[in-house]
Amino acid sequence: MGGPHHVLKIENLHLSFGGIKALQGVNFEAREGEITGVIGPNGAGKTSLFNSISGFYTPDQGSVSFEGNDITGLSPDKRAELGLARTFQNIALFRGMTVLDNIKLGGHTRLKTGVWQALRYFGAARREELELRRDIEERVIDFLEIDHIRKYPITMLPYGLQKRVELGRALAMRPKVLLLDEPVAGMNREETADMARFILDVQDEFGTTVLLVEHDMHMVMDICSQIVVLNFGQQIASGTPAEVSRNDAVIEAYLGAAA
Ligand SMILES: Nc1ncnc2c1ncn2[C@@H]1O[C@H](COP(=O)(O)OP(=O)(O)OP(=O)(O)O)[C@@H](O)[C@H]1O
Repeated sequence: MGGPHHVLKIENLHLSFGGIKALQGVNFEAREGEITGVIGPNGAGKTSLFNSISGFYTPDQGSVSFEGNDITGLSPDKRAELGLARTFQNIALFRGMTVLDNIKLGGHTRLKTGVWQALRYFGAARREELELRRDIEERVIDFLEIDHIRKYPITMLPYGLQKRVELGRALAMRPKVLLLDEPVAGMNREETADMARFILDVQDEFGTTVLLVEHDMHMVMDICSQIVVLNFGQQIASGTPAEVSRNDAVIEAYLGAAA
């Protein structure tokens, strides 16, 4: 058997906004079942990269491949159907709805995929489909330890729990690749530690490949097996946490940003 294979491959990605070069040749591969982190100072291009991967931005050059297929031209919806789910930096839940209903919406997003179409085709389908969805919803709720708040509207929850529900909604889509946009931004220490543990456990529980963008360097170093570092749109380093943290260009970029 070879090593883990690549579910998501980013090749030579370029993106500019007018004169601003947000991405200038980004290249990396997210390995199956692993956690890859993208870091970089403010304005480095992390959000641009994320939006290019999830389909909200179209790159000027380069490609995004998912399971060996070029998906650079596909809409965000199509990518979601294929199994690419994301969370947002600013939580994008339906605030008036309950935790459970938000998680159900995640499951609904993938209804149109091949498996579901096939199921529906074979008649008995609807009930089976609902059972399968309920099953995954329950697994997600159980996994994230949010059973006690399933009937609560989002507005009643503290921030850390809202972020956890957002993770739940993405997981309910049964993604192959989960993109997390600053999953611990704005969290206190305890909330951060909880979230880090859930992200680590996602692989074991659901076998999901994770790609995350995050400012919290400690958290990224702790849980990622591979880290990609951007600075002014350029990829200045990639490697294990140990490799990246002793890389001169990385140290300089962060010292420069702090100065
Ligand atoms: N929609 C846009 N229109 C114009 N310029 C943009 C747009 N989005 C990003 N930029 C510019 O592209 C560059 C990269 O921004 P991006 O938001 O991708 O960086 P980032 O690493 O996510 O930053 P932060 O850590 O502050 O979120 C910046 O110079 C930014 O001002």
